[in-house]
Amino acid sequence: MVDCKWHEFASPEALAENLSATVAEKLAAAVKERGRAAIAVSGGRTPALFFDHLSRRDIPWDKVTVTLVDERFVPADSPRSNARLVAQHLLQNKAARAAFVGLYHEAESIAEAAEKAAGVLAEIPAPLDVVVLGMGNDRHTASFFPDATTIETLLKLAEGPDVLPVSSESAGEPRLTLSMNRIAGARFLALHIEGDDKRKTLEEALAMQPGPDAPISAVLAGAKHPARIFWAPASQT
Ligand SMILES: O=C1O[C@H](COP(=O)(O)O)[C@@H](O)[C@H](O)[C@H]1O
Repeated sequence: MVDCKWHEFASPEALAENLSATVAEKLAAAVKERGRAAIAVSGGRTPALFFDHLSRRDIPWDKVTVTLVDERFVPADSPRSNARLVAQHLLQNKAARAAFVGLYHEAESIAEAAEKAAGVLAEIPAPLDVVVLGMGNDRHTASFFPDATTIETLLKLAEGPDVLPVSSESAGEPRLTLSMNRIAGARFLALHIEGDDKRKTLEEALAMQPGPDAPISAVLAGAKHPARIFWAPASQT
């Protein structure tokens, strides 16, 4: 049985308000205790409103590093770039003072890009203070896709590089993902999902054996501190 706590909200707006307050509090506490804070966030469509809210929170952003849970192997000006989403919605307002460390690097191959990203990520102290995950309806989280050629390895909690290359037919393009170790080791791990379809997907995944067919369950089961799930119905607009 995976140990996690559900937080349900009446709307995406109410969820964004609460999740941004919770995350801001964790980041501010980390700065107070250790002088710096680091957060890894997800891409896709879901987090934009949460990012807008978080960007307006009054915390010492100049002491915060923002990075990504995963990235598509596309440059930052691509509409598919998770870094672009973060630049447009999170690194704005008060959060414009935060440092950003992306995962995409120009390289001949995805393996070389991952190696470059891992070198930069290694400079962010472990554990990360906050990780906010998303999830797809195929039960992937970060870029741990069930059909990734290396999914068994990706889901291992073993020591290794902080960023790994991912090849998955369903993913659309090659990917870069933070390691299981970095994600599951976070001091505060949240999963942000919206809509009845994602809720059903998650409930089904949690009833499955954590592993390649249900990467989200594997991550939640491996979490050092029980993950918190933030859910709201899908937006009406
Ligand atoms: O491909 C990705 O998808 C998931 C879920 O995205 P959403 O659009 O359904 O919210 C996301 O968590 C991940 O970071 C992203 O790269």
